[in-house]
Amino acid sequence: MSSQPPAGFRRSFRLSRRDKKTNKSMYESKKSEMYDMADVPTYEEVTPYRRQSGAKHRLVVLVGPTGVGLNELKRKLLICDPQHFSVTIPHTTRAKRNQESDGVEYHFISKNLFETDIHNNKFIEYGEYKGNYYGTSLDSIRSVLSKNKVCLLDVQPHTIKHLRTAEFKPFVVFVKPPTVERLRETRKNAKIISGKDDKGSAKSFTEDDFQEMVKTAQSMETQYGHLFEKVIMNDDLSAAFSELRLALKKVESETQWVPVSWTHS
Ligand SMILES: Nc1ncnc2c1ncn2[C@@H]1O[C@H](COP(=O)(O)OP(=O)(O)OP(=O)(O)O)[C@@H](O)[C@H]1O
Repeated sequence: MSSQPPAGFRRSFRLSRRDKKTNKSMYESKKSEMYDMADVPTYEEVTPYRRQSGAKHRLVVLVGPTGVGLNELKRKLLICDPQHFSVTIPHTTRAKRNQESDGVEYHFISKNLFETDIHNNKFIEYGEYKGNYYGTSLDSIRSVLSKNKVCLLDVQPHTIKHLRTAEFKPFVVFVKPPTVERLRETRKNAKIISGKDDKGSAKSFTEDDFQEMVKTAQSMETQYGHLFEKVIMNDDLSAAFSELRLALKKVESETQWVPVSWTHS
């Protein structure tokens, strides 16, 4: 098994994706040409879909560049309606700390079992940090959905295609940054975490972070824009949050177009 962390290191483990000294992403995705081909938009037959009451919710997938505010938006949704929204519990091979409980902060499993699960494609995204694996399993998504809750998941955009199934019917929201000028104004007091784990240190955004965020957002939109069902600009946080809430309400109550293949199972 390669010691290289995979491309799809889960965003919730975002802290580990930044090098503490350089603040650069440590786990850049390397994509083969074939992989890229799979991201090319192609014709897809769609059909109207409306969730029946009592049916599982569509999976809500949030994507956006590092630091754009995905966690903040998720946190606000969880706070405003904890009975309705939930997030997945990740797996890890790191040792459990005293105050932690298995199945609460993480599912703590052995390295052997984790590697078996990787082999059996149980993870939608996983990665390695300081010798420990961290990952998000498909079953952890299923577990949230089976409680009839809306599952909020943030992933790397190249993971979206693996989630586009009849089972998950993902509603993909792209959160994009405003201009660099507006980032400077709105993120004056904001902090980004630069280090994995609970000891990760928070630091202010730099000019480079803002430039990088805008640049990454542009390339994400170019490459994966056809997979985004909703684009929200996170300029003013409360406005972005309201827009997201409204979009999610509509997903639950109104008819949307989905690929025909999602309704044939
Ligand atoms: N619209 C906003 N205005 C001001 N500050 C914001 C806004 N949105 C997010 N922030 C702040 O920016 C910081 C980074 O946000 P957050 O941690 O949610 O980003 P993220 O997208 O989850 O980043 P990462 O990819 O690194 O996990 C936090 O301090 C957050 O409170």
